[in-house]
Amino acid sequence: RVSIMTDDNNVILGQELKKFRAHNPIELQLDWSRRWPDTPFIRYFSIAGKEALVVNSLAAHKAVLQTHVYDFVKPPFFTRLAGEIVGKGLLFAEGEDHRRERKLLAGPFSVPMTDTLSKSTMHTVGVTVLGVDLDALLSIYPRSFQELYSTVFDQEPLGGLIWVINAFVPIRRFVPLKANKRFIQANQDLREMLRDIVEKRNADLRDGTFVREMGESRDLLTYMLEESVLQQQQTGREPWAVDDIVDHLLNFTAAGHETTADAISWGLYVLSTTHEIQDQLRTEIRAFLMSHPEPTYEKINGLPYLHNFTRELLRVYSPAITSPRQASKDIVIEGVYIPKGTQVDLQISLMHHRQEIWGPDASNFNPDRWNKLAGDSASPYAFQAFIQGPRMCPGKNFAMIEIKVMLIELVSKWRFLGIERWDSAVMGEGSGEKKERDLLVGGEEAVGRGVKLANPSLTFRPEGLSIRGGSETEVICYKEVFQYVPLILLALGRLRYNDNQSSPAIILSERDWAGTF
Ligand code: HEM
Repeated sequence: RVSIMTDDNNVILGQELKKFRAHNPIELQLDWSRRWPDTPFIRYFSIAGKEALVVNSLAAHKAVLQTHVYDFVKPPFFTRLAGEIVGKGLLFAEGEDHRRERKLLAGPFSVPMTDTLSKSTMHTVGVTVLGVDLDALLSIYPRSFQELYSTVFDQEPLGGLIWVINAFVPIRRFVPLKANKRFIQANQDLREMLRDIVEKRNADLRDGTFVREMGESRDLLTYMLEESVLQQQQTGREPWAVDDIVDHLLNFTAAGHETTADAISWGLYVLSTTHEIQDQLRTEIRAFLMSHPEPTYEKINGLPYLHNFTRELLRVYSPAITSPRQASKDIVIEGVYIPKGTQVDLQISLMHHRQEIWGPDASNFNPDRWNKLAGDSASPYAFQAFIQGPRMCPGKNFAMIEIKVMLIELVSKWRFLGIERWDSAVMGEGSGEKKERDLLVGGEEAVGRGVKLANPSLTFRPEGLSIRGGSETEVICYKEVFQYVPLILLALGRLRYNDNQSSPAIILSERDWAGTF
């Protein structure tokens, strides 16, 4: 079993330059995978001639994610790249530390949540991870949690460049540019804010003055602090240090907010471009809400088309892009010898777009395919949105229900007319006036057709996609959009309110008043 070396390398940057220049962050690896579908790993050159592997078969995925999971660790460059933004925390814990912390931290997310209707992803994460209403923090801190968070996560191009270089050569402290200073300041302020919240909660718990405003269930922070005390009493282990807690909180905030937000953005994109699917989903949701005006977790999970739609969303538009590993010892997998220190890339959606697994329409959006899984498509390793094995996403069920709840809320009340795109090539010379518009509806020939994909990016997301009401109902829509879509518009900062119409926009119809919901 041999792996295959990719050709056409840059002497210094190997294939890395091509990755950044690609139309989207998964394009290049998908090309390789389609070109060499039969090899368990694809071998390529990375920076400075270093060799790296891309995991390329179901069996190799199983070996890296399950059988030999702790023989692969997160590579230092990735810890610097992602850890700088999302905190070190559980995502970067290894071996025994990972096993122990995972057992402790997954607790709050194994409980189904029942009351998230109409909460934003960030708001939801604020409540479940920190146990606070993020909006209420505005009266205490000069800049909101959301603002600081998006300065760190959603950097301008120069900031993004510094961020990527810093992952390979630590230059962060020495770059006197504004973009860098803004990043450092926002990162410090964010951590300071979290540190304050941790210390205050600790004091409140100690003094017995903590009020569970958000109901009886424990948020992650309260859970961590209480478990920490219990662990100390039972095993004598030192409680978590405040900075470690801050890292875990950042991990859960970033992992839990960004990914889910991306999935919902793509959900609206699909609904806007594929009206038959939108109609079918609405029919199921409307009938459901008639008979279950206050739906529970179990009832929502029992909706077959919504379940298929959500899984298909995460298959075709998988928000997590890459999860690199590094072999911690010499090892042989699927007949391929992997020397210690080799970088091994798990490209999350690689298996999702393989025709050998999903059929010739692998990249088309078709929720019904989930009714007839057979052969390789029925393998757990064919669907990797949350990966598999001991490092599988602990927020999987939480994310699934959050996406479904938001889709129920949106689809029951709105019709998505299409993606409106104004072609800059035919814009009036100098006048800034639009001359011709292109409405993307009726099926998708390509993943993300008509929108720009962020690259480089930690997640798979549409860039500059905004949302607005259809022209004949603008007034109503604007009001209603702010009533119902803050969950997307304001929290994500991704689907912006479209005021200048220079970027593609999802158009909403007037609120559909038919039906009783
Ligand atoms: C659609 C939504 C989501 C997707 C696609 C997703 C995907 C993933 C993936 C692929 C990983 C593995 C990363 C790696 O090992 O390199 C992961 C890990 C993780 N996810 Fe999620 N996630 C989602 C939502 C959430 C939510 C809602 C939370 C919690 C609030 C969460 C918390 C975490 C944490 C803490 C880890 C690290 C687990 C570990 O290393 O043991 N995620 N997620």
